[in-house]
Amino acid sequence: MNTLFPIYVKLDKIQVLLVGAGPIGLEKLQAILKNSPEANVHIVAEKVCLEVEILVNKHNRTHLSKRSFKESDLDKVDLVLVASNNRWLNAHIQYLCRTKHILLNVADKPSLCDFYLGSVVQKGNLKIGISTNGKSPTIAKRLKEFLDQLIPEEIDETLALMGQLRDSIQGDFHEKVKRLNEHTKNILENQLSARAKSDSLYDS
Ligand SMILES: C[C@@]1(CC(=O)O)c2cc3[nH]c(cc4nc(cc5[nH]c(cc(n2)[C@H]1CCC(=O)O)[C@@](C)(CC(=O)O)[C@@H]5CCC(=O)O)C(CC(=O)O)=C4CCC(=O)O)c(CCC(=O)O)c3CC(=O)O
Ligand SMILES: NC(=O)C1=CN([C@@H]2O[C@H](COP(=O)(O)OP(=O)(O)OC[C@H]3O[C@@H](n4cnc5c(N)ncnc54)[C@H](O)[C@@H]3O)[C@@H](O)[C@H]2O)C=CC1
Repeated sequence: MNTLFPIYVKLDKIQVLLVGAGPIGLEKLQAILKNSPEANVHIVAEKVCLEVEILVNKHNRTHLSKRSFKESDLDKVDLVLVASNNRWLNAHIQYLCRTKHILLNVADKPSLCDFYLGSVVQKGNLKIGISTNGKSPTIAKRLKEFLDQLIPEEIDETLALMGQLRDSIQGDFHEKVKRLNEHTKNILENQLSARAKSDSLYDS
């Protein structure tokens, strides 16, 4: 059983610290900015790869300190990601975060993590996070690719229309829920079968 609790976090409202800016630090920064371009991210690393510098220059709410980590880097920080090659540093940051009640992810070190990153399927406003409970990130990646192909792009239009409908329905809460449920009963089946039809036309 996977007992992890999934949440979707507003990174523009909190402060993130990323320690390490090698290839793995870059992957974490890309994951953050792809989902949340307005994320507040402070990156601390002794050595910084060029791609991280480029990303930092493109996003005005990210900034970089090219130096060693120090304890005060955790001041006013809500969430920490570590992508360092230094076992002592990883353990030290874990100790500090635990003491200060800051949530921590150490790349590829599940035993040090309070939370894991997931694989993410994104279609406009729709976002699906996938976790395999740390058993197989590769399967998470494959499932992401599968769902990305399966779910039609039109789902975003549907979400926009549903948003309008939701705002326009009057009546009490239960009546509203009932109408929204009726309206959406067959919506996915319809979209998927329309997609299957157009795919088979395309194939033949
Ligand atoms: C526990 C977790 C902690 C965390 O890092 O958050 C973790 C741990 C580890 N990953 C390892 C390896 C790989 N990780 C990936 C890919 C991803 N890993 C991600 C998350 C997580 N990885 C968390 C659990 C997520 C879950 O529950 O499913 C994804 C989803 C999100 C992200 O990281 O952005 C991202 C998908 C990107 C996408 O969607 O495209 C690939 C595949 C690839 O890159 O192609 C490989 C190589 C192949 C392999 O090993 O499977 C190793 C061994 C390291 C070693 O051998 O040294 C460990 C350590 C261990 O398991 O002990
Ligand atoms: N590169 C890979 O393919 C994989 C790497 N990993 C693990 O992920 C971690 C990071 O990997 P890479 O990015 O490749 O490593 P890297 O060695 O390229 O980068 C490490 C980063 O941590 C920084 N750092 C180290 N000590 C620091 C300190 N005291 N203060 C501030 N910054 C400090 C370095 O300056 C650098 O920016 C390692 O633990 C590695 O074992 C795991 C799986 C695959």
